[in-house]
Amino acid sequence: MPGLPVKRLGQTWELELTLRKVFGKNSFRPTQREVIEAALEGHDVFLQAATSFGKSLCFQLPAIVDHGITIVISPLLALMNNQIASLRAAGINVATINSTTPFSIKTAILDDLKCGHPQIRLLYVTPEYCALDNFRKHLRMVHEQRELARIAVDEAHCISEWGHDFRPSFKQLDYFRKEFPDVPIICCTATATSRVREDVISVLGMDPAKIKSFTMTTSRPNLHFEVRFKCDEENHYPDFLAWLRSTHERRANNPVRSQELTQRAERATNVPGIIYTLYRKDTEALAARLQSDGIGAKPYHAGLTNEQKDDHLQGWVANREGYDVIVATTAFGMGIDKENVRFVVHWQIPKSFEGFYQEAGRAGRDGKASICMLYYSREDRDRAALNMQRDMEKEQQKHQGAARSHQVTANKVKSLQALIAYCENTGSCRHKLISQYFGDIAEAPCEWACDFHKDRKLLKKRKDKGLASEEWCSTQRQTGAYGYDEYD
Ligand SMILES: Nc1ncnc2c1ncn2[C@@H]1O[C@H](COP(=O)(O)OP(=O)(O)OP(=O)(O)O)[C@@H](O)[C@H]1O
Repeated sequence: MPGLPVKRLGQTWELELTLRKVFGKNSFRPTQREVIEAALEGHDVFLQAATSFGKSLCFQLPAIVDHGITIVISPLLALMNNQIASLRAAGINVATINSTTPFSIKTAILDDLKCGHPQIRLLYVTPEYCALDNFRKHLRMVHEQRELARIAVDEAHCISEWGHDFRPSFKQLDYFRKEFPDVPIICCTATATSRVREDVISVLGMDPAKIKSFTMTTSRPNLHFEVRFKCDEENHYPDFLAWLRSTHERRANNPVRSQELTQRAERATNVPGIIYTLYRKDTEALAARLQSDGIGAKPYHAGLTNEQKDDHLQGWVANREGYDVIVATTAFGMGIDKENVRFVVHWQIPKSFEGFYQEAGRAGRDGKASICMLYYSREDRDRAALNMQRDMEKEQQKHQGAARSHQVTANKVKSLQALIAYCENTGSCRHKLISQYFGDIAEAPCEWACDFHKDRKLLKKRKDKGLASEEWCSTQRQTGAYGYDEYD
């Protein structure tokens, strides 16, 4: 019952009070309280909910009100750092051990664990760190004192996506259930098909019959989804620039909006957005081109120095002039929680449906209308297929044809094929196609929030006009026109 404290074995948790006092939020979003209660009652929990739903709160709040320490397994450093910064700002004793943690801090954290009664409420670690004997030894000490409260796995779909190939430590996360069978596990994800869900549950060694599963819609009704068609013959840069400039002009020329912006000391040109490209070199070139056209744009990729990455990210988060648009590889994605991102553009077709939807999910986290555009060409489609084929050949050589490797390959192919079908489709609502892919039960709402619903005839016309013909693409393929280009 909302408002009433939750009780278990003589314990009482003041959930609403903690929500207000520690997290500064007025009320729970629908279902958050139920998930938190299930976690506190000691169940294994599988939470699947849309990007920006507020999944982190579902393991952070129990960690604060409950006894003991919560180990949070998170795939990316940037993701951990974001969450840690906001928890620290709320005065919570939180820590992380990763490849960049200084030795003295690492020792202090391990000492805290060694005493068996840690003061740290949440400890963020990578799957790789969980595989280390020394860390496991410390966890056993905590567990012996009955202080290991729960294991939280954030972005749990990565277990399935990455665990079977380039980050095998994800697969070793079954250690927790084997070693600490009485410690509950909560896993969270925004993007998991039913196959990925089953895989995650099986890898973590959870009993599907006993899990409390919360599978909410993946739908984000405030996002406007649109596919823009292009071909190699015609550069799509002018199309994007014209769109962005028209957005700036609309803000500047609308007297009410313009007055609002002046009052809040905001710029008409501050329309924060992210452009995703597949290659590092493109991020630099595109950001430079936008800058030369007067758009505040900065690149972001794994090859930049930490100082550059921090500067670009911080400037963008703070809405600083010159930092309005981030042109990034997928190194910039999960965990980015800037509320006023008004657009996410995919400069080419991404590698997977899941990646596409995760990245698009950075837009509109304040609930306001925002646009997600994907520039699709059949030439890029063929390049993506070729790259995937080459990557898979390499993988299979590495694993010498193991059955698991074949399965992983098949899943990747299916995901890319589904994304291609999404792009080629001019006869269905985009929201519907997305929710079908993720197996949502409920119909995804769409109020003119996609190119199909906005103008289906125009959509078809744009596709016919914008794409290269299949005959042309087939000739290109046969003549070997597309080279292999390693993804960044
Ligand atoms: N009950 C609430 N009331 C208001 N804001 C909330 C509430 N719960 C969470 N939020 C805010 O919603 C935002 C998104 O939360 P969070 O980063 O946990 O999303 P997420 O579900 O993990 O999304 P993603 O999968 O995209 O990372 C955060 O800024 C968080 O502070």
